[in-house]
Amino acid sequence: ATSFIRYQQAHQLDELTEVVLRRAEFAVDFAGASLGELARRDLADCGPATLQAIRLHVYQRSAIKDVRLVNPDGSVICSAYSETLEFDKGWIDRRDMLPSHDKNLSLFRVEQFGGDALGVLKDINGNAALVAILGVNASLFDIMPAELRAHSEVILALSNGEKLGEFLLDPDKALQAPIDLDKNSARFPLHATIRLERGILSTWNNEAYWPTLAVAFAIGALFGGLFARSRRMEGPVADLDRGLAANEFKPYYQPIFELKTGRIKGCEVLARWLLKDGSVVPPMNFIPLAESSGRIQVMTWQILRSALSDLQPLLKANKDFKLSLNVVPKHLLSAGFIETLRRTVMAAQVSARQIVIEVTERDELDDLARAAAVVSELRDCGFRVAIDDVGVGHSGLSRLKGLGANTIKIDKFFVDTITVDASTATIVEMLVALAKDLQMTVVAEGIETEEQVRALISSGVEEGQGYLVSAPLPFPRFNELVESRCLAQSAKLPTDAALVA
Ligand SMILES: Nc1nc2c(ncn2[C@@H]2O[C@@H]3COP(=O)(O)O[C@H]4[C@@H](O)[C@H](n5cnc6c(=O)[nH]c(N)nc65)O[C@@H]4COP(=O)(O)O[C@H]3[C@H]2O)c(=O)[nH]1
Repeated sequence: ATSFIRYQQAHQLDELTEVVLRRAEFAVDFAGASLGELARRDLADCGPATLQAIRLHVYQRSAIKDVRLVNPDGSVICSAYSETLEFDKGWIDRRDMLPSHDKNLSLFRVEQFGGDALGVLKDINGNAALVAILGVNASLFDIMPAELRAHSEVILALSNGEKLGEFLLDPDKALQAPIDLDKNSARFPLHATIRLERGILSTWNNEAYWPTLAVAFAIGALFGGLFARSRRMEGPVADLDRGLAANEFKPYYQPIFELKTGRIKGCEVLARWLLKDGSVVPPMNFIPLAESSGRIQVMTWQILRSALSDLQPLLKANKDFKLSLNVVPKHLLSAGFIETLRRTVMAAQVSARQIVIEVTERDELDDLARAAAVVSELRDCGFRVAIDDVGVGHSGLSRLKGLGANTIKIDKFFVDTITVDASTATIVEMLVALAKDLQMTVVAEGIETEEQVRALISSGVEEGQGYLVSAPLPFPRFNELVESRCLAQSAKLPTDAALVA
């Protein structure tokens, strides 16, 4: 704001200096024109009639104080008002007069008692010239605005520095820490100066200070915002956004199989971030950030759409095949979740009964009543709901019961220990009993060995997933796996669970 106001002040002072010059140039033009007119009237001698005519001419033009006829060397022959010659303190030689762009006009200072004047000489013929004597002080007194007048001085001088006139309200009072603004005339050897006390600038024309400060503040805030945004564009969230825009989040598929037969009954969709350099980022490196930055919803819908488009033929051909999708609790409970899910699944022409929404039990489902209502509505629409990572989460068995899901997924932790720890087998049996009681199915996660399969079967678990059959696979490889299993089954080949990846 201060800079802006200083800029405006400098601009105004520059214009005032320009006015000083323009007035002086105008006076010189006027003098030149007047002398030209006298020359045309052949008033170039010192006869009484001529002087009378010139006096009338001068009288009619208040800016001109006197007109004198001079020799080519500049010395005075006569003056319209001869008595004014007594006021002269000096008269310079023609050679010291300053030429101007108009070759016929020369300018010089006329030193007089009571104040200097500007002399304008115009050649009229080879024998004589005319000089108009102009008082310039009268053109300077009203230049400065009233509030600056007591703190400033206006000076008009010749380009050689000789002062022609000045306005200073109180000549006895020196200006405090003055600054000068100078300007030269392009047409005449004239120089204008405005001299001003520096301190007065802090109060002059400051009305715009607060509005300008507000505008400066707003612009600052705008640039601050843009800067912060550009910084955000460089962070990990910006990377997520770029990945989402470039559709880099892809579904991988892990088969869910029947433990006794190895038959693939469905799959879990697991997100992977496929970077341009070919590297694959695992979900734990981006799902938490996607969740905390609010990008998880867009990401989930992007992955579901891709999965539906990949699996649509398989889902249509095999109505028992199920697709399981991970959904974070916050997303599940958000407004419009079920509606968007329905529209997305319908658009893919897939039956809702083939879609399983997996909600992790790791994060507490704070509002159990609301979660149960959403689960119930999902089930009314035909969708199935699974509770993921059961056994390691926050909820007790009573909360599991209250949620009303179709499936519980037993965490890998139990599968890892079921063959080595008898108490694990007991917990798994309890979970299976509870699930049966609630008409829920059970899927065991992270099965890596045949031994684990046998232990799970004897605890009553019917379905599972794990590296024993396959790690999560990109669609083409998953499709190959499913097709090869189907072929094997139709040929009644043994369907031993075999590590695929
Ligand atoms: N060591 C071992 N691991 C096995 C075995 N079988 C399966 N797994 C891994 O266990 C995880 C099972 O998924 P989850 O419990 O839903 O756990 C998932 C899920 O909570 C989350 N996640 C993955 N994709 C998505 C998604 O699209 N949306 C959301 N909200 N979460 C997702 O990230 C978690 C980790 O996913 P992944 O890294 O793919 O890890 C997967 C899978 O690759 C096995 O035999 N051995």
